Amino acid sequence: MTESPTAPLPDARLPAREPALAVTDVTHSFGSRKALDRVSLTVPAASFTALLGPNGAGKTTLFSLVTRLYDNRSGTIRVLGYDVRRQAAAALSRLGVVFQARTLDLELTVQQNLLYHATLHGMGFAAGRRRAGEVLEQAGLAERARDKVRTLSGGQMRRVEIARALIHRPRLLLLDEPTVGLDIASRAALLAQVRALVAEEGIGVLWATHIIEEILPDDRVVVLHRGRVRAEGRAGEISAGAGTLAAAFLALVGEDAEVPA
Ligand SMILES: Nc1ncnc2c1ncn2[C@@H]1O[C@H](COP(=O)(O)OP(=O)(O)OP(=O)(O)O)[C@@H](O)[C@H]1O
Repeated sequence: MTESPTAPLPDARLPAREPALAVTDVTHSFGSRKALDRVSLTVPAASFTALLGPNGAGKTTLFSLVTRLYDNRSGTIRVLGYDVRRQAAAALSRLGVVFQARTLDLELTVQQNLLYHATLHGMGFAAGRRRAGEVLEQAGLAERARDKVRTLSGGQMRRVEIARALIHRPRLLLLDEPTVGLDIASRAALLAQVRALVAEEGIGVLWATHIIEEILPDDRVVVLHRGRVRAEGRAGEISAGAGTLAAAFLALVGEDAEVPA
């Protein structure tokens, strides 16, 4: 196979330790309000990294910068080594995102929603159908392919959104508070689906949340508060001094914390 000298390197030829996401020194303001203040963080490949922060911490703003909804005017953001500003197409083709607001078309079938997305990514119809079948199988929803999205539960819709975000085989998956409004069983199913992607496919995941119970001791955690990174490391390490992650989080963010009872 030949390759033009200017073509981006396939992922297999990038250095093995290239993180899925590397954010360095990023500041973003809305008028005089700094939503992010010199933020640096890393999501290693094959990691589940929780972005833990109370309301208003800056999580959605960070996602908007990584996905180029906003332009990052300071610092750098790299996806698999590709700069989202200077190499936007290469970077964006390697990331999948599930935003906080639901974005499925309720009147289309599950499969039609996925095929539409596959087309946006330049996949042909047959390849799109094949890939839609694969990601739905992975999500445990293959038998719902021909059902209208309207007939699914909230948890199933979220799982379809994750399947859709994976259609173009991204190596970084961003999820902005994906479990909001879901019951405990649906939340557990969603977490299991995403953790399997990390373990089996080596995808780097950035999971924004304010729900501490979703985080396991071995997960990486970035604590964001009022636009600043307050801690970054293994959950077990961050909680070590305080006893529990909830106590450590409270100590870091004070009265703004929303720790569930
Ligand atoms: N479009 C905007 N215009 C002005 N201020 C904004 C805008 N978007 C966010 N902000 C402010 O920036 C800060 C960070 O908001 P952001 O939505 O990123 O936080 P968050 O951690 O995602 O919170 P939540 O959990 O409530 O979604 C907040 O103070 C917010 O009020």
